[in-house]
Amino acid sequence: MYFVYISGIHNVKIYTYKELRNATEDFSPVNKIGEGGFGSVYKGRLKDGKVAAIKVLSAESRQGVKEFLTEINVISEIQHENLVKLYGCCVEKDNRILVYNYLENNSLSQTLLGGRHHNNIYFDWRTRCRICIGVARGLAFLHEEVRPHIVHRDIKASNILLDKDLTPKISDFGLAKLIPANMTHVSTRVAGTIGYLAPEYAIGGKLTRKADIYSFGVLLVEIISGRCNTSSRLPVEEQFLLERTWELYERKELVGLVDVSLNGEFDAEQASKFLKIGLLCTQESPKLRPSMSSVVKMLTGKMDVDDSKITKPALISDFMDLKVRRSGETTSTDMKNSSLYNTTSTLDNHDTTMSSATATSFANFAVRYDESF
Ligand SMILES: Nc1ncnc2c1ncn2[C@@H]1O[C@H](COP(=O)(O)OP(=O)(O)OP(=O)(O)O)[C@@H](O)[C@H]1O
Repeated sequence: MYFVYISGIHNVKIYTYKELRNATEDFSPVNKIGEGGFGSVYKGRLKDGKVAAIKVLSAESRQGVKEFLTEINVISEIQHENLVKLYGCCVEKDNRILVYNYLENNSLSQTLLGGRHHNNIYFDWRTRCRICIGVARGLAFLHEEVRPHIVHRDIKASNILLDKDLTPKISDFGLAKLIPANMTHVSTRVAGTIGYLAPEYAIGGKLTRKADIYSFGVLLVEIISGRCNTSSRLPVEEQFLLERTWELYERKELVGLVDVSLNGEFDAEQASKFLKIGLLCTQESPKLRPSMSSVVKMLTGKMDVDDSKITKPALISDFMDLKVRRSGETTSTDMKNSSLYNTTSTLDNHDTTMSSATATSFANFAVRYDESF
């Protein structure tokens, strides 16, 4: 391990390919812990004894060494209790590998939302509140304290990792810029991501902090309810979490959404408040969504949640024509109103999947950085 000195780049740790190969036993499948849109992730022990998550970026991301290191330099300077720590990287030949602090308890999507058989972590009420507040703090930091501010673009349960104390850490921030412009990050679970996307971003390509705040709102409701934003296994009227939340809010029955696995052991007033914050964050008009620092204040009781301000969330189904075949095994969904959604996707009974044509058109839409809301 050594440090590189390219003008302006001073504190990036560079690992040799050999060290990372040794750490992962030649990138053995046994040590592979995940696969994402950016590439494969391996667990390995570094020479200094630290356990790391080693992310091998896919071959498409052949950025020049200098550009790559410039971005890495920016990311490695961003440190916060609720952000995954980047140790350094490897840039030998065509390899572009990122080395992160390894987090023992996997992601929220694999634990809290992954079903009981996936793990034996019990997320009690206090832990859930702590996780919501931690994620909010991490995102507020990226949005308001880092200069220039960072829009994460991909806030979702699989990007929230948990350490041994279940402290949440946001991963993958700053990575979007590492991928060349002609190769937009194609998530492996594009369809799973749809439910987190603010419509003005998904349909119009407008990327602002408000799009992250929408995704955070969806995540917040997922954490309290213990379910994914889209669950095709549930009865049709319950499949879309935000729709369900809005419906229960209008009936003044929000508490009915709280995860039944808590067996009633939760603070009902706080739960209802958190769900209302989720609704504030997912409102259709980006302007109405609160900033992340306000969200932190509301979650921690330092600011009141103004009920009268909540307007209907932007719902994905407003942009889709849901065609439900009750007799068959599948629910077919035609997406309309957008050139983005010009092919048909299929939601099956087990998982949400999408044709690769749709996934590609979805992932390749133009992104405009625009703070004009
Ligand atoms: N620092 C880490 N510590 C422990 N496990 C990690 C770490 N980083 C990634 N992982 C594991 O690797 C998996 C894949 O991560 P990655 O961020 O590449 O993709 P993703 O977020 O799951 O999907 P996508 O790329 O579609 O957003 C994660 O879900 C997690 O299980």
